[in-house]
Amino acid sequence: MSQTAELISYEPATGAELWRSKHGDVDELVDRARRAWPAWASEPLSRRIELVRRFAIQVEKDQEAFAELIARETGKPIWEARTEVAAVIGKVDISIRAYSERTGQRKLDSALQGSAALRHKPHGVMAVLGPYNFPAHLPNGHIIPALIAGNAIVFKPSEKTPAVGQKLVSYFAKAGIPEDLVQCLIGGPDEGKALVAHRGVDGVLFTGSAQVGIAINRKLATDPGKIVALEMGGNNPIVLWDTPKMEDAAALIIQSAFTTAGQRCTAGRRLIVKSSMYDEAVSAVKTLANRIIVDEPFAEPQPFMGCVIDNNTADQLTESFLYLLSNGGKAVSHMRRPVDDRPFLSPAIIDVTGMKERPDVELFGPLLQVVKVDDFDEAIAEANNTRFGLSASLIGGEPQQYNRFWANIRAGIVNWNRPTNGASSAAPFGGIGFSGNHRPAAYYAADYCAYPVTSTEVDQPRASVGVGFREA
Ligand SMILES: NC(=O)C1=CN([C@@H]2O[C@H](COP(=O)(O)OP(=O)(O)OC[C@H]3O[C@@H](n4cnc5c(N)ncnc54)[C@H](O)[C@@H]3O)[C@@H](O)[C@H]2O)C=CC1
Ligand SMILES: O=C(O)CCC(=O)N[C@@H](CCC(=O)O)C(=O)O
Repeated sequence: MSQTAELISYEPATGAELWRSKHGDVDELVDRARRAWPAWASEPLSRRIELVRRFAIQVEKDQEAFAELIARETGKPIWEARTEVAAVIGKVDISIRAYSERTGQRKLDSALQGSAALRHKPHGVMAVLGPYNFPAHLPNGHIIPALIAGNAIVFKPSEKTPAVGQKLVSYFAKAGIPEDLVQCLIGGPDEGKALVAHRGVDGVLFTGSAQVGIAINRKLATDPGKIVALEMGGNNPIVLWDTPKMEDAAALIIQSAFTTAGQRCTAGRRLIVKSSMYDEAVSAVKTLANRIIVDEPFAEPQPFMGCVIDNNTADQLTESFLYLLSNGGKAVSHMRRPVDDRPFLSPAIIDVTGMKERPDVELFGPLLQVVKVDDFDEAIAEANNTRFGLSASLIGGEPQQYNRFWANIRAGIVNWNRPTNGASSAAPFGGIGFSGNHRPAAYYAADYCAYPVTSTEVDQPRASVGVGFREA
């Protein structure tokens, strides 16, 4: 780790340099955060709420410029970047509600004289590590609940989207929140590792790949005092069963697999189809996929899909497609690179039914694998044939089949006739297995941002000794 080294961010869609800055100093930022948090934790909740509301106002004032920066740094279409900014703003009211519902204060029934209460305290300094696909909304989904609960935050954005991370943090300062309370640590995995292991950090709130999340979990195995929330990837199934509405079904499948160029943890990766409807289904999905416009973020007409995050990622996805193809997969729609030297990819579909062993990895891009099955039990077994467990959808089928699907699928999000993605911030959001460590985010983020404290309280000492004492 070198503090003099510079991090440079390039716009993936054009290759132009967007931003550069020196790497941050982990010790310095954590030290500042440690000194800042006791005063923040002692502020009344109403004051903390007032300041995070002011943050939302600052973002709202600058929403178009913020959306443009997100679109430039990620390559996602501007319409989609605007929805990310709306989610950043919407997070504030939802988190205020969640704090009072999940971790507020309650009086408890007490057999003792006096009163008993359940209250919550902040952990202290929280490290937030963010991914590149939602560089504002997802880290913000940790930062806002952590702030409301009274924590200080050191946020390390992805090294692929540092400009958005820095901008997000600037709105907290503009809102009048002390600068040392929410700081942005510029850097890559080295800074991430140092932050996670730092003695001055009380909790690690991570959104990113399973590989890194598991490494963090291992690293902190001997440090039980640190709270760790891991929001990781998925290898999410869509089961397509009997439906008279094939066009609608195809639209849901396309939305699941290819929104954000497939760079969503909740993207539908595996389409599991009843064999009797395979031809019709695959043809409908392929036809719609062929109509997807892939282009630069500000192009007109607006594209549905932008590029993936960088050339290296596009190369790896192309290699994964070729691997599937040369190991028994049959191409439905090939993965193409329409622009030389830029990470645009066409939506790819491949039938992997004939593969002897299907790799259970998250292919984080516009690549949908199709598996043909004969009966519903086989479909459920195939859907569960993964170490991940984030999101799953049944499209079509009867209510009894959905009941079986819901009961048997191992995932944190189970939908019927809805896409696998587009989860609501007003509900818990998390998965099992390689997708998370049972600390769901979104509405339940409040749970990991504060710990419960039970108190029995009487205004004067009042006690007398009982059995087992000699007369005075
Ligand atoms: N479950 C969820 O809520 C979501 C999960 N994701 C997942 O995120 C991934 C895509 O994002 P990426 O940026 O590629 O994730 P990543 O795992 O490569 O990086 C995430 C963050 O961890 C940092 N980091 C890397 N190595 C580290 C280490 N050894 N110790 C500490 N920090 C380290 C990175 O610098 C970055 O800030 C996908 O797997 C996707 O499924 C994305 C969005 C939502
Ligand atoms: O965190 C929240 O407030 C709700 C969850 C959410 O926004 N999920 C999105 C994006 C997450 C991703 O897939 O990267 C979704 O389910 O599409």
